[in-house]
Amino acid sequence: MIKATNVSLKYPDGTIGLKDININIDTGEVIYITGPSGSGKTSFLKLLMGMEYPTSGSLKVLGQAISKENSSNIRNLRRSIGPVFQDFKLLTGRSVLENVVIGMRFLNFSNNEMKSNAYMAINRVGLKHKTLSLVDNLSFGERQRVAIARAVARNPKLIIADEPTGNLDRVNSLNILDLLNSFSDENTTVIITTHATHLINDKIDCKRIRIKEGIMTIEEKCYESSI
Ligand SMILES: Nc1ncnc2c1ncn2[C@@H]1O[C@H](COP(=O)(O)OP(=O)(O)OP(=O)(O)O)[C@@H](O)[C@H]1O
Repeated sequence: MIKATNVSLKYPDGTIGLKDININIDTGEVIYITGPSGSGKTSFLKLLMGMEYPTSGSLKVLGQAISKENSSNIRNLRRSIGPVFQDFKLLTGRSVLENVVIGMRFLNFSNNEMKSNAYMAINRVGLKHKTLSLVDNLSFGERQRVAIARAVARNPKLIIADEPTGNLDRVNSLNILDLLNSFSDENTTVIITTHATHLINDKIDCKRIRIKEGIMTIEEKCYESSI
């Protein structure tokens, strides 16, 4: 589903975002990416979404090459991705339902499908009782859940969450990670960046990746707990 071969990213001002990345990610995997601030985590996610192109090497996501020449197909690729952004990107003055439905615009869903997908996703993230509430009145953690519902209602093949635990306390952070994890299945891959290494130490069935100064290391395959 994702194959990076010797991928580097250099920004126009000369800053090195990523250096010589090599990784294969299979469908259905859960990937945690950790690393210090400024190490290249978001840069990697931007490449996966085709928001940046590798300056060298080759990157394929869901069979599509991430390159300038392939930009028209990358627009289609984005339809298969459910992004959860650091700043949520929710529309204020709109309800939870409206925000989730907005995430499905331009995908080939009928109005009925949009509504039923939205209700299902809102239910799944535990916000059924807030369906018609304005997002403005929600807590930080609830907004994070709306952002996740909006991403998953699209039925994406790839869910990408950038620092979803950012400003949450430990319990809420663990809940959000478990929630995101629960969307991985034989068709859906989940990739999460986090500063909070201590929250993912006991995670099972996942792959942990560390990025430092643009260099990626696959730390270890998370393994089944023997308990
Ligand atoms: N558009 C850009 N132009 C120039 N440099 C950039 C650009 N975007 C990111 N960078 C630089 O690339 C490096 C990696 O940034 P990136 O946002 O990927 O880090 P990060 O690991 O996601 O950090 P954080 O955890 O703070 O979000 C940093 O030095 C950053 O300043």
